[in-house]
Amino acid sequence: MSSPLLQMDKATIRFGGLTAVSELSLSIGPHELVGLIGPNGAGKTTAFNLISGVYKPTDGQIHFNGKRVCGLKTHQLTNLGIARTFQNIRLFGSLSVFDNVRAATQLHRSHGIINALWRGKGFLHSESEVEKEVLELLDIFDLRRLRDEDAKSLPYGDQRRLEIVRALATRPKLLLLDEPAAGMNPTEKEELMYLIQFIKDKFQIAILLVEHDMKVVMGICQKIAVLEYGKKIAEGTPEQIQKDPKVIAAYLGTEDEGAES
Ligand SMILES: Nc1ncnc2c1ncn2[C@@H]1O[C@H](COP(=O)(O)OP(=O)(O)OP(=O)(O)O)[C@@H](O)[C@H]1O
Repeated sequence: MSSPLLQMDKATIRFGGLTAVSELSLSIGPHELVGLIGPNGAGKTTAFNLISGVYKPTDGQIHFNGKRVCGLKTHQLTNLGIARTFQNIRLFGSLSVFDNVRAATQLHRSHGIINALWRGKGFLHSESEVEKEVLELLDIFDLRRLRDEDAKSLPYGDQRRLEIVRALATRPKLLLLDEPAAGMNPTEKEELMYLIQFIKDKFQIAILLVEHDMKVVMGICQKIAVLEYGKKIAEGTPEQIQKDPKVIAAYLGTEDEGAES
């Protein structure tokens, strides 16, 4: 079995008296699609914030690709290969679709400031490579036709897809998707399920998915971890999770939209 890409060992974070994530251990393989679920306030987004460097764990360890990454800044983690989308879409609304993706593509390229100022051969070559790369990505996600539109003018589903494309443009090894199905209609959700699996296979990456929609999570994840009050209460295949009494109790005990399908 290959070694994990992401390894969280008893990662914990406290905010004052509140332990938002408590001793969370989770491993994700290089091409695994893992779901992270739990009722509202269970600590899912906080776990994402730990993995993506927004917060540093109070206790515990996080390793990525064999390297200890606790305390690294978000941009350092992006360079190492961790990319994410947000629960509330965070595109550059006034920039075009093309420029949103281009900005992210630049993160994994560096042509040097002197070369850029002089617009030297290497820079121009690199610029045309960037354009090619951006257009290829837009093509894959059927967004090229919208390349000059402002991101904020796009229909909601396209904005969500653009956010995923922008994250992919940083060439991640691990993609964190925070509630990508939120606000989508059933047809868009079906398309999203296909898209997430397609991305995993096409780009050969690992994906960690936080999602309230059980049909989406159960339909595509290979493994699911369940949080309640910051603690992992279960981990297993979708079949195991659906039958787990602790998970059933966690969801029945709330009025969470976990019952949504
Ligand atoms: N920066 C912070 N300061 C204080 N408390 C925080 C902070 N971030 C998160 N929390 C608290 O940590 C707990 C977990 O929040 P989190 O947003 O991670 O839950 P969640 O599972 O993502 O919820 P939801 O499904 O509603 O998005 C909540 O009680 C929240 O209020």
